[in-house]
Amino acid sequence: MISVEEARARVLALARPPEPEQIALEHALGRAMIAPAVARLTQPPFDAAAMDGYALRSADLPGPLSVIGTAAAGQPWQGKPAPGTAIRIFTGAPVPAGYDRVVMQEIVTRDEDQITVADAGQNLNIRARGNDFAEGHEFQPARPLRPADLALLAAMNVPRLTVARRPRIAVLAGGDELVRPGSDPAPGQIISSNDIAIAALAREAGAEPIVLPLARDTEESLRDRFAEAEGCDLIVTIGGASVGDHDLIAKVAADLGMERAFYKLAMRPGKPLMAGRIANAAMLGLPGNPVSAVVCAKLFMQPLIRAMQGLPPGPEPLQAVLGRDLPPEGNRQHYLRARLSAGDGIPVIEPFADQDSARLWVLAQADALLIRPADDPARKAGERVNYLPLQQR
Ligand SMILES: Nc1nc2c(c(=O)[nH]1)N[C@H]1C(S)=C(S)[C@@H](COP(=O)(O)OP(=O)(O)OC[C@H]3O[C@@H](n4cnc5c(N)ncnc54)[C@H](O)[C@@H]3O)O[C@H]1N2
Ligand code: MOO
Repeated sequence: MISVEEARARVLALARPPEPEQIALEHALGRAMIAPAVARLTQPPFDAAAMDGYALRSADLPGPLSVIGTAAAGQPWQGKPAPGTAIRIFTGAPVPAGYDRVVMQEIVTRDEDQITVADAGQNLNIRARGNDFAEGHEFQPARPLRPADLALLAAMNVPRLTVARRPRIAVLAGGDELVRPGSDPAPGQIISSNDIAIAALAREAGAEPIVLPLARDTEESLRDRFAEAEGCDLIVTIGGASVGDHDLIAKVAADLGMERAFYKLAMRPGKPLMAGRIANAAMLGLPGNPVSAVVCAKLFMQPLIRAMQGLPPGPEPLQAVLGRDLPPEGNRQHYLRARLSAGDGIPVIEPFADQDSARLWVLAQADALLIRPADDPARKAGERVNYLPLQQR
């Protein structure tokens, strides 16, 4: 069996280069830029007042000075500067040429059109032209766009962006035992929960998921579903990946001409993961156990979806301190559902006692996956270990 690292490299190699798409700025949240945006102006475009108060010349301090005009945001003062004068000015207004500082109105005493300044201090209260960015500066973060990025791009006067087209993901769950949430399960039936989670994980990573109708445990039913996935960039199957008589995914995928990148890896949970390409689509065959499916999707599907958008696969493991002793590990790299708590500069991590890969309740309590390498020896509380966060903290 190959290692998790080797499997990850082979999965990432399934990504085709991202396809460009032009979109309006207001639709760009969460999207991946694949061409730089170029600032069409300099910001601020002029020396701007950072406070409400008076523009004046430092040499004239402490006054008295006569106020000879007003400058407001959007309404520059156009007069002629002179020694011994001040301009009433408001935040965001261009500082008129000939004046070198702005004093806050709180430290100014005004009597009619005369002002005196108590103690102007060091701060000139002027935002210099171009102190944020200059015309021609390029912006292309290597991560999905955040709300503040949209503000920056707007300030750069860039109304349209070139982003990666969202990868289309077909999510295919199968099994004779499965029915949809809200139905009345007959004896032996359970609710299909995995496809909901996998579609959500796909969306979280920037993809557009399509949840296909549930497949039955027949080759024909699976072939029909694969046909419905036509045109998708990635097909993610759930279940039927193992060795049982009803585990048909490998057979049907092979019949459809799947080029296999690997099947099975030294990982727990998630051993029966399958990856490859079928025609124009990448394919991931996730194991059916709900926790295994989610862990595999986090470790392989989300990085693949990011790579399809030209983004770094991320996230890298973080460090924590073990909250309790752990026994030696088996021969597969283990991702243990765990809980984090605040520690002394570094979080403390404690895995749950029950690591059954069918227990969604435990997964819902977990906020991290503690990573133990294959054949890791016994560990003591206080030792440092790696983990992957399960949620944004
Ligand atoms: N003899 C062996 N048996 C098993 C092995 C093995 O190596 N030898 N591996 C085990 C491991 S590890 C896993 S993980 C599972 C994975 O099996 P499959 O991918 O074939 O999954 P299924 O058999 O179809 O289902 C397993 C389990 O998960 C439930 N399931 C499936 N789909 C869904 C869904 N959409 N929503 C909720 N739950 C789902 C299914 O009912 C089963 O309970 O195999 C072990 N067996
Ligand atoms: O992937 Mo399986 O969960 O190791 O039980």
